[in-house]
Amino acid sequence: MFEQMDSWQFGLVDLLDVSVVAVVVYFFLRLIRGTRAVQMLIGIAIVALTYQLARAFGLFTVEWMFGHFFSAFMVILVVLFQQEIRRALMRVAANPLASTSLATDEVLEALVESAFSLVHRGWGGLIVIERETGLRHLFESGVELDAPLRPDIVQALFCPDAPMHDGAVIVCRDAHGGRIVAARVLLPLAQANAVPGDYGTRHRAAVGLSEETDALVVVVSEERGQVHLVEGGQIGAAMSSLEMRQALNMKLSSVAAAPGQSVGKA
Ligand SMILES: Nc1ncnc2c1ncn2[C@@H]1O[C@H](COP(=O)(O)OP(=O)(O)OP(=O)(O)O)[C@@H](O)[C@H]1O
Repeated sequence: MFEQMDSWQFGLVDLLDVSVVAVVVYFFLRLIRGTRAVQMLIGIAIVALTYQLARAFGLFTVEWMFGHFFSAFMVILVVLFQQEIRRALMRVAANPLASTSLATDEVLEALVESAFSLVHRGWGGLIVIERETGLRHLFESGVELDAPLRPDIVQALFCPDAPMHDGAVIVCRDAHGGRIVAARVLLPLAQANAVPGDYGTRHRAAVGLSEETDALVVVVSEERGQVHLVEGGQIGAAMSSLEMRQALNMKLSSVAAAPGQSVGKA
């Protein structure tokens, strides 16, 4: 087959080859930008440079030591970057045809009203808005539901006396807008150092999920009486109801940001 290819066809194949690599490198760098993976990558680059210098100067023991390090390189890479690899695969597996638009007036209103009604009552809450990445696997840790997204239902779920007030509520899109599909759901926790020290586990759980998926998380802080949006592993600034409505409108009508990437403060 290759003998029949003209030189211009080879040129096209090379171009395709280089383009695919460029796209993969671009998405990888976008994925790890601002994460601890950048430091690990720098560490690996320093080790690789030391190895090359040891070879060039004939430092046998150093070369032997680093040579063994690199022989297990693939395993080390997978262990170091397991979180980034998981995120990347989730992005690849996400359904690009799925509409991300949950930004109907009713849904925006219900989310804003729900969050601020919790603030007014001095209650905490965690509302996860599913986007392209499916969250069904999380339902097992909680209770599957099928309820309309309404402030009174959200209040009933997060009322401190209610049996299901712990954990998160998950909201999905459906033909009529948004529905609550699970409650009392446990989210994966982010590393303690990924969240400022004055935030507790509710915020860590929001950051943890948003690092792994493209979900948008509304956190209502019981202690501070504030509402924050968490996306791409970043906690946005505390918001007023108007700011929350505008931020939700923007984030839910546009294509979701890559997990692990800040899309600016809410
Ligand atoms: N892994 C988790 N997934 C979902 N929710 C969680 C998880 N861990 C803790 N929570 C929720 O967070 C609540 C405790 O929040 P905590 O006070 O520690 O956090 P916080 O970030 O300081 O929030 P707040 O400002 O509301 O006090 C728990 O009652 C529970 O509802």
